[in-house]
Amino acid sequence: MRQNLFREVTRRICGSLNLDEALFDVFLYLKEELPLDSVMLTVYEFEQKRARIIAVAYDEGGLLVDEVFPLSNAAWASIGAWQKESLSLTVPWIRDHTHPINSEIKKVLIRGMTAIATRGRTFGAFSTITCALKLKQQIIGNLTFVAEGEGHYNESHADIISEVNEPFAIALSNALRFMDLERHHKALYQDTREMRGDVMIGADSGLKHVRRLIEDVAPTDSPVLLFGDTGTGKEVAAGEIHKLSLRSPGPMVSLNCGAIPETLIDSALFGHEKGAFTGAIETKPGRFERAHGGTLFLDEVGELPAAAQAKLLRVIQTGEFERVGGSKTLTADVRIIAATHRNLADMVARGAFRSDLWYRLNVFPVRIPNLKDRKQDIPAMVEHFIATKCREMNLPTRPELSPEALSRLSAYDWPGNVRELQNIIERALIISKGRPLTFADLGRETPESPFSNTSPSDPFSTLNDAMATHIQHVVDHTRGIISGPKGAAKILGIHPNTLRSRMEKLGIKSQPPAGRG
Ligand SMILES: Nc1ncnc2c1ncn2[C@@H]1O[C@H](COP(=O)(O)OP(=O)(O)OP(=O)(O)O)[C@@H](O)[C@H]1O
Repeated sequence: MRQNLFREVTRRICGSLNLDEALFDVFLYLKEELPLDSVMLTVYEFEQKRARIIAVAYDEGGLLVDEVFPLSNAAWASIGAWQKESLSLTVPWIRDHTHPINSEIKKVLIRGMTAIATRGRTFGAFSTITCALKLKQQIIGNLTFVAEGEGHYNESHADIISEVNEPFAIALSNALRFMDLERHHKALYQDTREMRGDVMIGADSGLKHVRRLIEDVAPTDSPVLLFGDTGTGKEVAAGEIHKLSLRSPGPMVSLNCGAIPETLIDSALFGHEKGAFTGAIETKPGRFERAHGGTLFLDEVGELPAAAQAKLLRVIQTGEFERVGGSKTLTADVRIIAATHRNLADMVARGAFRSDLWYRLNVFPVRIPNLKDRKQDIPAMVEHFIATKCREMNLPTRPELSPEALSRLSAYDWPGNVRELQNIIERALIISKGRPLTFADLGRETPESPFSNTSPSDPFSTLNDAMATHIQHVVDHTRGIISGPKGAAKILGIHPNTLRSRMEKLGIKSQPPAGRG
């Protein structure tokens, strides 16, 4: 009988990484063995004199709480003494509701119940029994059983709680590590986003209308269809929707439907079983499985072949799918954001895209305007891309913009939209070598001669650009020396002061000369 208790508790509490589910499962079982209205896992944080409630289960279900609450001095005094004692000896602690620690526990129980229970329930008098959970002589946390009414627990219940100590300790230790990892992962993800400069520039100006639509739709679970030409920022907009949604703690997974060979689309979306096809050396989850609890961004959805369109429609309708080569039906809770630069309505009219899928995806359409129609965003974008690219490229200094740079960038039509702007800036940074960015050849650059600011003989440079480039060459040649017989002014045939003021006007910085000069 007791053997069975240990086995059953181990199976249930270690059966799922979701501690709330596992705790509820074990609660239902233990309820048959002893008086039980709630079970609770806590950790006492000694330095801060507070308790961290990890999870609670009641008749209504399990709840992952992970919240700390300070303990009164009276409660802390008895906890401290008991925990010290528990280090050497496992002594389950039987208390009634009048004990100082239990008045704190009661608050947590009621808060938890309000969060989870549909029917209003209050705890009047209650009894508790608590056991320190130990692994390798270390206290991992505490397990508390709670029963409504006074004097429910006795020595026989102390035996039960001691017996199930180990499986609970293992489960709690795993859950704590898992929670730490999750926290670490989230912080890392946030840092990476910030490092990559993953933000939507223009949300307060050229993309104000888009931003408003995003804010409206983000908290709902509705599918969103993003339209816009290539490089306008559809994926950035999808990221914003995910960030502002209730799914933001979950993953955001992307698939560019146009970049995957037709034969691999099913596997990319739904995953495959080991051996399903040549090259399937191991079972691999697809994007739907990976996006469970989060958002799936389907870029270039108009490129999906007809068979994949039918399968996608089925998942959207039923939430069910099978891996390639698998027979088990899987489910995923996923919000879909799709994007296209094509005219999908036209494709539907021509029969190139399923109308039923189109209606499912086109619940909330958002159009991202071309960059040429929101040129007011260009200065902020230029600032942003220079900063992020300098960081990515590990450039020691951040070059200035030449006086004409912004007007040139604003006069251009940007057929490749924001992506083109980003690329132009990256290329300018590579060839500028710290000199001001002029963008003199914008729209005319070829792979052989990308920008004019390196070529003094470029026939299309303005006089100022040609002068800036030439002065820079000479100043580089003299290693920053301006005056004197070996100075740049002498070579250029002008007075050093004239050269200095011209350099200032053209935004040319000279490196400090090596040694004296
Ligand atoms: N508003 C914006 N703020 C900051 N960066 C942006 C913005 N819009 C686009 N970008 C950047 O421009 C590049 C292209 O954006 P994105 O991939 O979102 O465009 P897209 O419309 O999805 O392109 P495609 O249709 O070719 O897939 C990305 O590197 C993105 O970070």
